[in-house]
Amino acid sequence: MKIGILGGTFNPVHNAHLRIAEEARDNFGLDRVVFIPAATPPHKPTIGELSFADRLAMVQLAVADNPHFTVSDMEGVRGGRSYSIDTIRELRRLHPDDDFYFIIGGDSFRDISSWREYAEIFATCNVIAVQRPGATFESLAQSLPVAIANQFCYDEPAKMLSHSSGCGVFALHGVLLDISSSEIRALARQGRSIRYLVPGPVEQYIKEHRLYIDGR
Ligand SMILES: Nc1ncnc2c1ncn2[C@@H]1O[C@H](COP(=O)(O)OP(=O)(O)OP(=O)(O)O)[C@@H](O)[C@H]1O
Ligand SMILES: O=C(O)c1ccc[n+]([C@@H]2O[C@H](COP(=O)([O-])O)[C@@H](O)[C@H]2O)c1
Repeated sequence: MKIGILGGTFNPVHNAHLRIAEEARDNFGLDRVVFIPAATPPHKPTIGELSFADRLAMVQLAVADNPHFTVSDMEGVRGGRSYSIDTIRELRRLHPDDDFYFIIGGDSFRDISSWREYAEIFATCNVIAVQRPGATFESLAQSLPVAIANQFCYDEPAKMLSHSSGCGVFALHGVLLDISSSEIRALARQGRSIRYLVPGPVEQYIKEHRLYIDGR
């Protein structure tokens, strides 16, 4: 099976998250995409007051109507900082026969050299880098961390970078959606509409639990 992994803080999950997961599934023939909320995102250790349980619940609501999407609470169960390499290793150990595709937005892809054991991520997992407004990239090769660029060669027909381990790095040029969780939090805090930026059940959850407006 080909499994996509979409990690995120998901504070809250929004329609661009769902769309990039769907485009990755469609373009790369993935059997399913697993959304993995970070318990403690390494670069956002103080994400505020919103609990892992609330973020997880919203992701569960967001994917409920899509049989190709699932949610894992493994980073909450593991505890501590949510390093992606630990998650990838755990998934590979649990499902040794599956092929994993780590889906990552352009902003995170640009910063990946600051991630824990980032070189190991490219050596153990396929990576799908997704264009994002404000963080688009022209060339996949030039966006790679310089320190590991020599471990790849460009496969022109397949339009991908191939790692010496056999894993690949792919670019996904989908529809650019300028949606972010921070903008949604800002709107919700001001009592403004977030309709159509998040799925209906997520909008409902945010309203019912008074998320973001009561300092939560
Ligand atoms: N609009 C978007 N287009 C493409 N990728 C996105 C988009 N929004 C988020 N992503 C990607 O989804 C993953 C999880 O994102 P995250 O949960 O941090 O949401 P965010 O909108 O970036 O949050 P915040 O605004 O709080 O920083 C990251 O890899 C991020 O790059
Ligand atoms: O492993 C790391 O060092 C690392 C550093 C920053 C972010 N990540 C992961 O990248 C995903 C998106 O993170 P963020 O902070 O943009 O929401 C989420 O799954 C994080 O756990 C991972």
